[in-house]
Amino acid sequence: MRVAILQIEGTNCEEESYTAFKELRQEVEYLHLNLLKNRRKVLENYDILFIPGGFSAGDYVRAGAIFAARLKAIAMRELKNFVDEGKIIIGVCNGFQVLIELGLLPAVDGISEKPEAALMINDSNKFECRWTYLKKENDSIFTKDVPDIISLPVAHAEGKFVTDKKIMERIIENKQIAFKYIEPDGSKAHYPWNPNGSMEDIAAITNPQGNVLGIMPHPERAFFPYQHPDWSRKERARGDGFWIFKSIIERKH
Ligand SMILES: NC(=O)CC[C@H](N)C(=O)O
Repeated sequence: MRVAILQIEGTNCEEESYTAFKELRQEVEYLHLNLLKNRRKVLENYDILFIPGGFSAGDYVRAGAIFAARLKAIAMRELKNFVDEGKIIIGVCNGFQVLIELGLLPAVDGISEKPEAALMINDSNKFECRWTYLKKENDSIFTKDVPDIISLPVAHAEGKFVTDKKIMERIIENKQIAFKYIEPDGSKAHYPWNPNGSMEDIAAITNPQGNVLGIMPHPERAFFPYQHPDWSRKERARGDGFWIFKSIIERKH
């Protein structure tokens, strides 16, 4: 599949994301937003759009707000077509914040003009950076091959998923929750295992159609076994994040 890793000033982990798709033998390239702006590249030439993490535009206003506003002005119609055609969009961390700002998530009744949720400042009021445990909550093209419990790292200041009661009911009803934070023993997460205070301990959601994923933890930072801190003690064939990439790639085979 043809994968685009979207970049603007301040995005990060593009290289880890690129490497992950390359390892899975996909046609992957970096795509700077300005190339879409001047029409040197077009979204319809790709099958997967990957919006990486980072501190796009310095996290000014709100994390992801400026990136989303610029993307919306340049390519909103193309983004809608991309989603309607069943192509895949993944937003990791800052990328998740962008997808919420764009109304591509949670999109309980389809793409929304205004954001239906927010990724607010963490309850701790500080940047939280640690390995978390996640429980798989739905079956989608992003989670198909993923074990029930995985461990991925978070690194964010604005990761608290909040929405109103009605939207949350729809998210649950539509089975849009992809991963929840849990404690290491598998029980309901409390701080620090829920690092931000997210409602329902939400770490990742999909749209109702299941072709757009927003995830706060970073699967690309856990693609290889040696990226895990316990790698020399615990034998792993793959990093836990590998399974998310594999699920996406194998979907069309
Ligand atoms: N790792 C990230 O993408 C961080 C996202 C954003 N800069 C935040 O701190 O919330």
